[in-house]
Amino acid sequence: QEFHLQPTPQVYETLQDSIVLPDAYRFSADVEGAASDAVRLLGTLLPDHQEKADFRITVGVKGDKAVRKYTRLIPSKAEGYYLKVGKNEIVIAGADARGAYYGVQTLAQLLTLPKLPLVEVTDYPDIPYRGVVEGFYGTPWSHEARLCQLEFYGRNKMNVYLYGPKDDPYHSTPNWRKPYPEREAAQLKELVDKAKENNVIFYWAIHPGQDIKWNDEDRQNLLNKFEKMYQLGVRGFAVFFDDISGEGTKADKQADLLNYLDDHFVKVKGDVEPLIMCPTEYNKAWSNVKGGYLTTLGEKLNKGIQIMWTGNSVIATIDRETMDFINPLLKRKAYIWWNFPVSDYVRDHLLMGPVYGNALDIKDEMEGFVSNPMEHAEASKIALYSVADYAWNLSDYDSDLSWKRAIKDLMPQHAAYLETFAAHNSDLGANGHRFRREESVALQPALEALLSTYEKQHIIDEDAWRQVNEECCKIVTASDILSVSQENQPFIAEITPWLMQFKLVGQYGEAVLQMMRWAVTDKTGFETAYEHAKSLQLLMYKVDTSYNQNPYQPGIKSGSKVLLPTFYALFEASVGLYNQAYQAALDTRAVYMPYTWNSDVPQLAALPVLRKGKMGNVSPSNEVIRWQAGGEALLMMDQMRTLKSLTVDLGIADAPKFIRLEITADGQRWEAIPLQPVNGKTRFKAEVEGRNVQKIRLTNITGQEQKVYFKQFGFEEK
Ligand SMILES: CCCCNC1=N[C@@H]2[C@@H](O)[C@H](O)[C@@H](CO)O[C@@H]2S1
Repeated sequence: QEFHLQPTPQVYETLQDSIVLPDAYRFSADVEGAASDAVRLLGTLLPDHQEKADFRITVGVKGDKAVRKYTRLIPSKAEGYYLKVGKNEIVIAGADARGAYYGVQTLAQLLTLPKLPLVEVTDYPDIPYRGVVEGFYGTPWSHEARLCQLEFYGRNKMNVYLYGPKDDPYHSTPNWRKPYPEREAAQLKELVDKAKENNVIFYWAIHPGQDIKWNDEDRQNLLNKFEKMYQLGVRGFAVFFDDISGEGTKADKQADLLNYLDDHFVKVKGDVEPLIMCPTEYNKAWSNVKGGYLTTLGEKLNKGIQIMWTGNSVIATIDRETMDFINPLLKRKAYIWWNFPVSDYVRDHLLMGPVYGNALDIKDEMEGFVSNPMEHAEASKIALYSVADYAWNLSDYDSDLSWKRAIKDLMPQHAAYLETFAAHNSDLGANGHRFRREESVALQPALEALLSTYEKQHIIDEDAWRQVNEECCKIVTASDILSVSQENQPFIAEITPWLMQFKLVGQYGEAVLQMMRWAVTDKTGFETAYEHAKSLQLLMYKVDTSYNQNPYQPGIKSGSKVLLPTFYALFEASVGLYNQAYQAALDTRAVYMPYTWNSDVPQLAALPVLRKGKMGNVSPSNEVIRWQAGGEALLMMDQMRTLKSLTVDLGIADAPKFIRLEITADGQRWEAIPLQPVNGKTRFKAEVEGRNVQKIRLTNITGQEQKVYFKQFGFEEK
């Protein structure tokens, strides 16, 4: 794969010639000036300079004497730069300090080549603010992981890291009013310093909305906390009002508070970035334009305040229609919080696939584009690399080429194996947001040909069979090599359970392919392959029920969209053929799912139901659910089943007043079962010990819409 600068530069001209960098060069720059970051970075790349030397290296910022004669070549865009590598000189001229720094980052990439090519690069970012918001639910990133991320952002010309982990108690209710303890404060200071070193703006976000009081005391509490963070070196601030209900959701109150902070903190300090806010209505699906929330923000919020938006829904790709909806309402360009590759609503999946689906013609419509990543910091880098590529230069963005480069960047030595892994671990599985991604794309035609030929004509498409078998061998090989790779140990530690599962999927595929081969030609060979496949199914189940047992989407899924379902179908088809050929009665079931869920409450309808042993759980949601009057949610069994326990948690203490729970054994006669408080808060249990049920129903009986949280709906069979 030929050399490619990252992110893709706006204009890149290379003369078909190169030089070997001399070890002596003359240096001219205003080392104390605006280009000091650039000079420092350059110092880490090149040997010390000499006074007397022919080769000259010049670094500066527009206006510096050193680069005066290049002024007209410097793009007049924030963070832009002009880079030239000539026979006897290197010039880096930035439109501003960060531009000069980025010019050196580009030179750093050129210096990794065997010989330094003669180039002229005229470059600048399309989107002013680009980077990452650590805004997910789940285990916040470790301190080490964050330090490593900041280095990565510097190299990929991302200029924003927004600190807002939902589960950090000092970021959110109730401790947002308290200063960080000594240790945490020291770590944040270290992060701020590391961010500066990499020319990343470190934004600290506060999430006060769940319990903020609209009074002077809390206003002062917020100012005090910002002041504390300012003393730690923070120069970027955000206020999040997302995922809350109650008093804190009022637009005019939010706007007054933000304007106050803008006037009495940001403008007073003078060296703080524009304030960012997360609205409560942060996507179109949840906004009620007539209600005036967004228009109130758009009208009342000081013009300099940036407003975030996730798009037409919580998890959505961004296009022109999306921006044409929101920008007029906010009376400014929205600042996109893109919810990918975040996986806190599909925690049993890794999202390792390409970044695709965002429009390439909307560079002038967005103020910012930041990605909300997975709790797996290193694994997120594949997507983040491409987010950096997209946000820097939309029109030249190529999702597949960028994805391949991202993989090479993460593991240069084992890129081929990582690509095999990433190709089959990219979809999310069924989820409440209905957001899906392509998976196993390259192998799909062979899988489809193999399955349809076999199911319809009971014959093997030999070419497809060979391709699939080759890929299964690659999967097994890649899994083993990656699992012991020393190339990026933190990354391997994150994905190890998925590597274990992935290997089993590959082995299962091999066994099923053998079953197809012998179903009607070799009875004992088939029976051995069948036993092996059944044992692999059990091993996959054990991995899925032993690792990552979080209370939301427990388990380890791999190849779950196309690969494994195809193998399951081929397993069942080949057992069917064997049973027919030998009048046998082997169990054809590969995997079965005894429970199904559906609902006429839109935000509940697509929630998947997950089985773990004898437990059934409907995947919880992070959102505020608007449950319409009379709205129902139904859990259906594939047959009559005897229950042991049933738990419901809707995040409200008086659930029994709003929601009726009923069971039926025959689908006709329903019986209401009282909800009894379990923990004196919002969790309830229904006394169903020993009851035979076919269906369980939850209904909103209040005659009006209720706002609840769908935190838990689970049962256990006897
Ligand atoms: C407009 C910016 C506000 C977005 N706020 C969000 N809060 C939640 C995040 O914490 C979750 O990680 C995300 C994905 O589940 O969903 C929503 S997106």
